[in-house]
Amino acid sequence: MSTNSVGAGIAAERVLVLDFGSQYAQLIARRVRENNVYCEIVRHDITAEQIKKHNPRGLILSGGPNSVYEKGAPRCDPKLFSLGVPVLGICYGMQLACDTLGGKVDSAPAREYGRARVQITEQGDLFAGVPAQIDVWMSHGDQVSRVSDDFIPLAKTGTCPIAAVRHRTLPVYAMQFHPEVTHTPLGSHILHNFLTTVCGCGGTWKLGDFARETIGRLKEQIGNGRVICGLSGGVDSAVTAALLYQAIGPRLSCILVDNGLLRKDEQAAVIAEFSNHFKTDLHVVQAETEFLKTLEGITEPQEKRRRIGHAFIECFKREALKIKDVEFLAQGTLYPDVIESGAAIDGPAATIKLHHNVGGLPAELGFKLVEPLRDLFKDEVRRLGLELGLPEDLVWRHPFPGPGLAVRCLGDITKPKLDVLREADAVMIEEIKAAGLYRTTSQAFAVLLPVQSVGVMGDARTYENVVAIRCVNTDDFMTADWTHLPYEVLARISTRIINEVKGVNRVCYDISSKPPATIEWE
Ligand SMILES: Nc1ncnc2c1ncn2[C@@H]1O[C@H](COP(=O)(O)OP(=O)(O)OP(=O)(O)O)[C@@H](O)[C@H]1O
Ligand SMILES: O=c1[nH]c(=O)c2[nH+]cn([C@@H]3O[C@H](COP(=O)(O)O)[C@@H](O)[C@H]3O)c2[nH]1
Ligand SMILES: NC(=O)CC[C@H](N)C(=O)O
Ligand SMILES: [Mg+2]
Repeated sequence: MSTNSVGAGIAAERVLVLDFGSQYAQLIARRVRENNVYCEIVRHDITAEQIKKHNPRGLILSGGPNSVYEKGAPRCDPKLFSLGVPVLGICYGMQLACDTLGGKVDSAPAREYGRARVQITEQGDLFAGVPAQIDVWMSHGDQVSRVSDDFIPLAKTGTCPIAAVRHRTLPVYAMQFHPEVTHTPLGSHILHNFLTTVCGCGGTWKLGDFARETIGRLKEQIGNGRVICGLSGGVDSAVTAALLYQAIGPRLSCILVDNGLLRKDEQAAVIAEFSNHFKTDLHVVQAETEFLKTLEGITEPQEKRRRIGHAFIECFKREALKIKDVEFLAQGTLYPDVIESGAAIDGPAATIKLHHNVGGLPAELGFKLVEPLRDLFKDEVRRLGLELGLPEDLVWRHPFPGPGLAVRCLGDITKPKLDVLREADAVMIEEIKAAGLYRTTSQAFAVLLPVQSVGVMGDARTYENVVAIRCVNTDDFMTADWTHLPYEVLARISTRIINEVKGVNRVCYDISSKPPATIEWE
C-alpha cells in the first residue's frame, strides 16, 4: 500500500516508514524525499518477509498515540530488527524498539510537550556534526526508563535520561524527540545522517515535476466530465483551481460559499482577487442564514465542524444543479486536514479535529472527489502556487479555515457574537500588517471566548467579553510556536480592540505551542 504518489516511480533506493498512528508519518516521508530518497508509508504490522520484497535501504518507525505497555498497542514484526536493514525509531518508535529489544518503557514523571534542550552524549554516525546541546521538539508522556546492555544511550534531557540510543550489534537507532518537525532545527541534518551514513543512500531519486504529472493525472481522472471547485480565497483552493484550469479549461466552475462565517469584507475581496487572476466561471452562494440556522445552539466543536461540512455540500449540490452534468467536486484538501481528521490510510492515528472538508463530510456526497493536493503540506503547495504563476500575496496569505469564525467563536454562535469577532479580527490583522509582520508570521487571528470579565470604563463598571489573540510561526502547520510579538504591537492591538470593538473589555495573548495546543481553539 502506497500513499505517496508524488512523483513516485521505480526507485532503486527506498525507505519505508512504518506508521504507528503518528500525526507526522507523512512529514517523515517528505523529509526523506527532500534527501532525494524515495519513501513510502506502510502499515505498522507489515511482516519482515513483506519488507524484504521492498528491498528498503532503511526503516523508520513513526511515533504514535498509544503506550507500548498497554494491551493492544500497535507493534511491529520483531524480526524486522534482524533483517540487517538500518532502523530508526522515533518517539513511540523508540519506545517500541527498546521494549522489543531489551528496555523498559514507563509513564514519564514529567511529560515533555514542545521545545526541550537535549544533550548529545555520544555523537557517532547519527549525530555527526551536531553540537553537544541542541533544541528539539518533544511530544511524549512515556519514556524509556531503562535499557539493557545491548543499547548505548546517546542523548538525554533534564527529565528524559535516555533521549536517544543505538544498539551495540544491530543497526538500530532511536530517539525520543522528533527530527522530522521544523521545530527541531537540526532534525533534517540528523535524518540526513541516518539516510546517508547509516543507510548508505546516495540520493538519486528526484521529485518529478509535480504540476505536470498532476495535470496529466487530472485529465485522465476527469475525462470529459465537469468539475465544481470550492473556492475560498485561500491558497489551497486557488492552487487546486489553477491545476484544474490547466487540465480541463472551461469545464471547471468555481463556487464561493459565503457562509456568514467569513472575515470582514472577505466576500468582496475574494471576488475581486479571483476576477483578476482566473478566467473561469465563478458562482457565489449566499448561505449565511442556512449556516447560522444549522449551527444554532451547537457548542461542541466536532459537531460544529460536522454540520458545517454537511452545509457546504448542500450548497455545492444546489449550485451544481444550475451547471449541467457536474460529476466531480474539487477541494483544496491538504495532508494535515486528512491526518488530523483521522482519515489517513487504515492506520491507528487519533482524530484531532474533523476538518470540514474531510472528516466533516456526509457519507453520501453525490460527487466524486478531486483532491490533487491531498499528499502535500502547506509550504509545498505554496511552492507549487508560485510555479503555476499565482501572485505572491495570494500564495503567502495566512490560512483561514473553512469553518471560519465558527471555530473561533467558542460556545454557541450568534450573528452579534460573530460581528464582535469580525471587528476584533480585522484590528488584529490590520496591526500585524501595519507592523510589517504579516509575511514573517504564519497565521494571526482573534478568538471570542465564552466568558465575561469585569472591567472599568469611563469610571463605570463593565461586564463584557474577552478576546484572545493568537499569532503563530510554522512552515507546515503540523507543529507551531507562538510568535514573540513585540510588546508595542501587542499593546496597540489590545488598546484598539478594547476601544474600538464594542462589547470587549479584555484581551489576552495565547502563548501555547502546537503541540500540545492546536492552532485553532476548536
Ligand atoms: N467559503 C468557501 N467556499 C467554498 N469552498 C470553501 C470555502 N472554504 C473552504 N472551502 C473549501 O475547503 C477547502 C479547504 O479549506 P482550507 O481553508 O483548508 O483551504 P483554503 O481556504 O483553500 O486555503 P487556506 O488554508 O490558505 O485558507 C478549500 O480548499 C476549498 O475547496
Ligand atoms: O479548511 C480547514 N478546515 C478545517 O476544518 C480546519 N481546521 C483547522 N484548519 C486550519 O488548519 C491548520 C492547522 O490547524 P489546527 O492546528 O487548528 O489543527 C490551521 O491553519 C487551521 O486554520 C482548518 N482548515
Ligand atoms: N509522539 C509519540 O510518539 C508519543 C508516544 C507515546 N504515546 C507517548 O506519549 O510517549
Ligand atoms: Mg481557507
